[in-house]
Amino acid sequence: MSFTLKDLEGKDIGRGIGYKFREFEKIEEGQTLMIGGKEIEIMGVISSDDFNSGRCFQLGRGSPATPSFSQAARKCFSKPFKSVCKLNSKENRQNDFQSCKPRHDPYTPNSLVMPRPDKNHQWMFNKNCFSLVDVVIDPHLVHHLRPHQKEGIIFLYECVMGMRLREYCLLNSQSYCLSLSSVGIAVISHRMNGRYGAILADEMGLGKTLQCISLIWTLQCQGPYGGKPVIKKTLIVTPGSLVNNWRKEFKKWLGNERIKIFTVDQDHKVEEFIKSTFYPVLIISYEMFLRSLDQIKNIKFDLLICDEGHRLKNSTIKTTTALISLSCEKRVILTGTPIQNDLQEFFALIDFVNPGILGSLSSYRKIYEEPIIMSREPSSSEEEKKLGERRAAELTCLTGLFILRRTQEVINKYLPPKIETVVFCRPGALQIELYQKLLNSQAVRFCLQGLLENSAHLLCIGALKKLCNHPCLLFSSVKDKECSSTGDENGERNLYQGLLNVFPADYNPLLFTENESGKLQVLSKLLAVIHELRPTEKVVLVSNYTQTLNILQEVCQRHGYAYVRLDGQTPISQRQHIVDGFNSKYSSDFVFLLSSKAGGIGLNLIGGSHLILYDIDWNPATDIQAMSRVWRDGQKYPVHIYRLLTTGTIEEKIYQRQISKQGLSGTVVDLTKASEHIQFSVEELKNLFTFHESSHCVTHDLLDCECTGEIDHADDSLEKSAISRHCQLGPHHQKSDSLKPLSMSQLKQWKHFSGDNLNLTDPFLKRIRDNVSFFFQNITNPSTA
Ligand SMILES: Nc1ncnc2c1ncn2[C@@H]1O[C@H](COP(=O)(O)OP(=O)(O)OP(=O)(O)O)[C@@H](O)[C@H]1O
Ligand SMILES: [Mg+2]
Repeated sequence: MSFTLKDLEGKDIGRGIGYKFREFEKIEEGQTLMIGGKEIEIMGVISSDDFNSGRCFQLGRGSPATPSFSQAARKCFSKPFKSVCKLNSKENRQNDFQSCKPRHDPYTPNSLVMPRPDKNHQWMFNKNCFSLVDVVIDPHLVHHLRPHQKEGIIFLYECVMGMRLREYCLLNSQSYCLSLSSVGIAVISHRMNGRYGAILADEMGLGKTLQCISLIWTLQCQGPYGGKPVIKKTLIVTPGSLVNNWRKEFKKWLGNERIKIFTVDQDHKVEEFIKSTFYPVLIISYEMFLRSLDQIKNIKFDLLICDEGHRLKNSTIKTTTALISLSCEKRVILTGTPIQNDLQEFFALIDFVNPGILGSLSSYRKIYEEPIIMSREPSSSEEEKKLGERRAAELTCLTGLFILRRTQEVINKYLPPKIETVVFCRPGALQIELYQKLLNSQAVRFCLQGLLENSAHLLCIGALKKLCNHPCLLFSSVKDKECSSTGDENGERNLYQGLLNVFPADYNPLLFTENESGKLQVLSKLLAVIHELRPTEKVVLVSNYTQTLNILQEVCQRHGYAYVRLDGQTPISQRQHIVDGFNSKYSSDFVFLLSSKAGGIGLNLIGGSHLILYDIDWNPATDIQAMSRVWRDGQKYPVHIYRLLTTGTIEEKIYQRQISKQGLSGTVVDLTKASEHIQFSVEELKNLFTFHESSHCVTHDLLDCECTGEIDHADDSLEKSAISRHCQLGPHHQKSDSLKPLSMSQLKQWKHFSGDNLNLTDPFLKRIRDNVSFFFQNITNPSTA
């Protein structure tokens, strides 16, 4: 028989072999034995469930309990409620709650009352025995709140009040009572006490801002003990482009009079906030926060909210360390991006909101990360699989107490239908010729033989993507290279060689034509038909490249469409103004040109009801995030989303990668992973660098669907349910997480048809069909039409 001795951080600290089974048959408390040269005293027996879940290690996490704390905690458990205001009988409780009046009536119908603190909470936090008062959300807000938002507010309230983790601790302490001394129990409660953090990870557009505003406004004016406000000052840190959005949301939900908020910008510095006693809320961008850290450090904030907080997943970056250095304990991260994909980043976010709750990074690795990763290896044993699953379940259970994520489905019923169409555009003649030339270049051939250095394939991919957007973009790169005499540029020379000859001799990229690019032709027709048939509706046009946006802008100019533009260069101070202008029903803007990566995160562009994704990103999250800008609360019209892809080219491959298993490994995706980090095998590169000139749609070819795309459609009007598909080969419609990337099998259930389909009735698709080889279409929420 053998033994492994582990410390409370999960590390192996000794091994012993050759023991006799009967020596351990009756192991009991107080017994001593030697393992790995260490004398061990048995303090208690841990159940296999507690070991497998990893819960037994939670005892040892964090800093050791200080003597004074242990005493306090022991006292807490031995004489729990002695100093608590008398709350034993029901009447007393009622009376106590009534002796100090709540700010709003908790007994009116539809009132939203926060959970009352239990006796332990009172013992810890109501030392002065103030009377207990119901905390009631302002009816002015409740009136607007969706059901999921009400739940979200209660969740946030419980977290920042330190109620949720205490409950967990108390529940679990019961089982530990059997095996551990009271000091042990004190340690757990110590670890769970003093944690006031939360992560609100609702999908995009679910109104995380309103939930936080409700929380702030409530804690600012109320509290359960004597009605004393729980917080005085709140700090909201957010990406620059959203600072003014926060201000607007405060105004939208609370008006100008209830609460004064201070937003930091060029003209309003942190000093002003410090000098004034007027403002309980400070809103600042991450960049400005870093710059003003010295001043901000001196302010005592009681609540910290980090919007789009997935950026804090790296605990070594400056912003994270600076935020950690603030003494504020009540910390809330808001993020619409899934966060569980990378266990280390997950740790960083958890450790930010509830420092130490998972112990040190090294113990976290031992207890959770290693077993979980190990269990996912194909070669893992049954036992390893089981242990990994149990540890993962326990991690989810513990962190689930302070992470809340709801999916888009909870607000679907308030939203209009969404008609999403993937449009496979035939490339133009010049594009085809250039595409083949690029694939035959020395650079691509070297890449496929693995002969070029690491990043050479990125250059080739970049050139192909540019070409798909418009040949003039490639022309400009080739020309630029020709003019610059410097550099290694070997790769580039090998790639661009002979390309100029393919362009007409007098080619001028500034005078580009639309029919040189399949996608641009489709775009131009699409804009025209929307303008004609839906003159009051507007379009959000998205690209990830500034140069491409320049072309799209030029198209707007040529056709006389009024447009606005927001990209990485747009000064932060102007961004909200541009967004408001576009969303206003009085604006005459027809197109919103958006660089999604550079400035789109978190924006509300509900003024637009058509969204066209002109190019595709490796990371599905980037595209999903862009598509979520228009289909959100407040949208009045049915939403049309068009994704343009060039048939047979690398764009299709990227799309396939987005929806294939490979792209989905780990099931969640991360907005910040750039394509530079994607590794390709030679096999994959071969696939990427193949041009399927004669295919109508390579993606459809891959689905093993037997239809030719030309089947007679009985009816493909928008009202028709998404379930009525024409090549229904896959499993029946699956209920899906609407913001997760599609899988191949889900795509198969989308309605699909070729551009030659004779029964095409959709007026928008009809107009572009000549340039389109294939369509995939899906309608979400058809019933609300
Ligand atoms: N209860 C509600 N009734 C009407 N509109 C609402 C409600 N809640 C939120 N909204 C509106 O919905 C839009 C989206 O809200 P918000 O910007 O807070 O989303 P989010 O969850 O932060 O999304 P993202 O992750 O994209 O930032 C806003 O225009 C907001 O005013
Ligand atoms: Mg937001």
